[in-house]
Formats: sequence, C-alpha cells, structure tokens
Amino acid sequence: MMIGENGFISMVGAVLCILVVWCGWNVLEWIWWRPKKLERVLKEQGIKITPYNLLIGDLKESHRQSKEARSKPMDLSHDIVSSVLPFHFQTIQKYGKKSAFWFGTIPKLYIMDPDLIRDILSNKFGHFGLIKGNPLSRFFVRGVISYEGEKWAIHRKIINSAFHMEKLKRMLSAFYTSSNEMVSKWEKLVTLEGSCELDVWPELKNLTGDIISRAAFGSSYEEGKWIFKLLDEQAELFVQSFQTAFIPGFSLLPIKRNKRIKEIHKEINDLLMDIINQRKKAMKDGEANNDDLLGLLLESNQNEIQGNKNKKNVGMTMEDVIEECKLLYFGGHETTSVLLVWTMIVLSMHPKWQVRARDEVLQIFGMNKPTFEGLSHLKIVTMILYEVLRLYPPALFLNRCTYKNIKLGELSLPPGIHLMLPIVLIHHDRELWGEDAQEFKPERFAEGISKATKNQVSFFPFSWGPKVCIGQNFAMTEAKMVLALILQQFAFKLSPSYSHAPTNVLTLHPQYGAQIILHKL
Ligand code: HEM
Repeated sequence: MMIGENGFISMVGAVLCILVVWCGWNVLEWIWWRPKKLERVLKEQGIKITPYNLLIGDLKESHRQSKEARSKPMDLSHDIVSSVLPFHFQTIQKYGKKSAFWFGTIPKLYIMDPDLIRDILSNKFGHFGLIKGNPLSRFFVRGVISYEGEKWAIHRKIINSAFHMEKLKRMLSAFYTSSNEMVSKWEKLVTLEGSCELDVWPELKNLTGDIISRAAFGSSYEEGKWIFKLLDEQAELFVQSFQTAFIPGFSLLPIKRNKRIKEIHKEINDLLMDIINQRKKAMKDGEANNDDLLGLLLESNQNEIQGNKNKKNVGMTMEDVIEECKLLYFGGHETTSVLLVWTMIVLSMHPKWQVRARDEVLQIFGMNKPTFEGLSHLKIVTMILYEVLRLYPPALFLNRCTYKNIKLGELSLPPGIHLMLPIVLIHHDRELWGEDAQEFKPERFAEGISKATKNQVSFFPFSWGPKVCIGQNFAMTEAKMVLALILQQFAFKLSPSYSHAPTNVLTLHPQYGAQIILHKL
C-alpha cells in the first residue's frame, strides 16, 4: 500500500510529537519529579533540606557565598570552617546536622555521625560508590582513586607494594636531598642581619613536587616541573567546572575552559609519555632501577602484555600507567605541600610548640642528617602534624553515593542520593572534640589517634577503610623530614604582610600565600 504525501507528513508529525512529549517527559522527570520524589523520601525521615531551586539547586548560592568569603581574609584564628565552606557551614547551622542540600537536581546529604562515616567508608557490602558526576574528571586525575571493584583491587595491590616500609626507607635519601636543597637555598637568602622574608607556599609546592618526582619516578623535578604547573592549572579549572557539572553535555561545549582542560590533558599525557619512554629505554639498556613506582607500574604493564597472550587480566595497560602516574604526581605533591604550609603557619602562630618541636628534633638528631628510625621516634612533631591535619585537612570533604536501597543507621536511602562527608566540619565539631575544638592543642594526640578520637571515625584526613590514602606513611615521613631540616636551621614567625585566608581549591590553599620571616639559628 502506498502512503500519500499528506499521509507521510502526518506520520512524521506524529513521530515528532511523540519525540517532543518523550523529551519533555524526561526533562520534567530530571528537573522536577525525581528531585521532588527524593526530597519527599528524605523529609519523611526527618531530614531537613534546603528549598529546591529548579535545575540549579543550591549551586548558585554556594558559589556566591564562597566568592564573598574569598573576597576578604579572615582573623588569625583556627576557626576556619565558616570561611572555607561557608554554604555548608550556614546550612548545617540553620537546618542541623541531619540535613541536606541540592547539588543541582540531586539531593546531597551531610553525614556528620562518626558511626555512619565508619559504615560508609568501610563499604562492606559495596552499596556506597564513588560519584561519577563530572564528565570532565576523565581529563583531570583518574587512576586508582576513581576505580571500584576488580579494577580498583588490581591497581591498589600493585601500587601498595611501592609504599611498603622498606621501600619508604629507600626513598628517604630522595626526601633528604630535595629538602636539603631547599633549606640550603633559604640559608643563602638570609641577609647579614640573619633573617629574610619568604613566601614559603611556592617553595613547599616545588619541594613536594621534587620529592615525588625523585622518589617515585626517579626523574628530577626539572623534568616533571611542567607537569605540576599544568596540574595546578587543571585543578583550578576543574573546581570552576563544578558549577555547571550537573548540566548534561555542558562539558562537551567548546567553551574556553573546556578546551583548555582538554589541551592540558593532552600536554600532560605527552610529557608523561616522554618520561615513560626514557625509562623504558633505560630498562632495555639495563640502566634503570625498577624499584620505584614507575618501575613497578611498567613491570605490571609487561605482565599485562604477557597476560593478554594468555587471555588473563593481570596488570595495567599503558593508559592505566599514565593515569596512575598523574594521580601520584597530583596526590603526592599537592596534599603534602598543603600539610607543610599550614604546619609552618601554625607553628609561627604558636612559638612555644615550635620550640618544643625543635628541642625534640635537636635531641634526636642534633645537627645530623635525620634517619628513618629517628623520624619514627618524633613524638611531638607527630602530635603537631596530626593537630594541623585536624584543623587544616588538605582534603576538605569526601563524596559518595548510594547504589541501591540501603539502610544507613536509622535511615532508608534510595539509590541516587549523594552523601557528603565534610572532613573539615567534623574535625572542628565541638560535640566531638570539645569546647576547645577550634584551638591548636597537639596534646590531644599525646596518646595516639584512637585515644584522641575515643575510637570514633572523627579524624580521617587520609580517609578511612579500604580506600584509605595509599601515601599516608609516605606523606608523614616526608613532612617529618622537611620539618626536621627546617627546625634544625631556622626559627620562623609570620610576616606582617601575611593574610590568613584558607581557601578551597580542591585542597585547602593559603589564598594569599604564606609570608614568613626566617631567622637563621
Ligand atoms: C598530607 C597528605 C595527604 C592527604 C591528606 C591525603 C588524603 C587522601 C584522601 C582523603 C584520600 C581518599 C579519597 C577518597 O576516598 O575519595 C586519599 C587517597 C589516595 N591518596 Fe592520598 N593524601 C595525602 C598524600 C598522598 C601521597 C603522598 C600519595 C602518593 C604518593 C597519595 C596517594 C593516594 C592514592 C593513590 C589514593 C587513592 C587510594 C584508593 O582509592 O584506593 N596521597 N588521599
């Protein structure tokens, strides 16, 4: 049977109508019905939630408050939460700890109870997953931190072996060489009067970059220098992209920011590929030491090639190796420089603790090169580092989401709820830490973390459970080495030009730098 021209037009019209209705239905489901349904489920269980603004939720308000907080420095105190995460601080003040806000169209529940944090992070039944919200994240940092299930287990096992104690011991000379270079440079800057003013923030970023390059990749900072610059820029762009991450397809738009993110991704991959190729050549010529992280990753890549021949998944592909390198470059340098910079700032604010830390360092090492055993005996320094990690945690919060209907304490949560574990708010919570929660009191940790937290998961700067930070011993040993060398040579205090402005740029940066006056001892 033939369809006439009119019949054909009506058929196309009908298909188009169905398509428009279908699209409209899905859009309504996405921006209205689903959010409202989830809101009802939460409210029925006594969870308070901010009013829903169509599509954008609380993103605009949260952005506005962060911008306002960033526009001025704060008082010189450790009570930083209202400046660092102003929107979350205000929301919890207003709605209580059992509350939620809108990340675009998705409700995000605050988790402030240490028992619930333990349940989520131990993730015994695999019900809590990572959030895969921002499509641009594939251009930033992936690797083991972004994987789950079998892929995560394989990568975690391979990378873990590079961070065993005996491997760390061998990395100590890299820690020392880089730190000593920085301290020697500082000594040259000191004037005849015996002092100098220095913004230590870029210095410490360079240092931790240098250390991760030497210790994990065997190459010097000079070769990796550009990678750190690019990763820093990528982090800034990535934070900005959160504002629009909830709009499907936004990351594909050819706007300036998206283009730059993709450009940087390519540049970093090319730079890493160069480092990898140099290493592969050295391995072939029998000149490379395979003990460091890159060596281990490449070895596992060889296993993958072998394994593929036998149809078994045993290692990492070359793309995997590049992603893990990027993660370790970023994770290994950014977070530790943040810990070091706040430690220097805080010790400048608390000269008595600075003196106590120096006394301990001089008692254990004198003016000699710190040893691995000696560093593990630094009790006061460890207490100070923990208290700095409590007050100024480099990672401010962790995100997870529900995969299926689950019970969490008394709550029954449907799939698709985002969970926010606000590390910095929990670390500053008076109910958990006492009325002096905002004060710098390293003595809290005199008998270790479990005593200080009464065995609760209320201190988790390195996360907790199976996905706990792989590099925590690396970071703590590195921080102790750097501090020991600085304390041996200098006394330091804040410069009058220092402005206290902790700010969230993926990690907790000092917004205007860390201007410190160094006095040669
Ligand atoms: C003060 C320094 C550091 C802090 C505060 C820190 C914090 C964290 C946190 C909070 C996580 C968990 C993220 C999540 O669960 O979503 C994490 C994971 C991770 N960190 Fe660190 N980190 C530090 C240093 C390092 C260093 C030095 C390295 C490597 C050289 C490193 C490598 C990793 C890796 C590979 C993971 C992923 C683990 C997994 O998902 O199984 N970190 N870190």
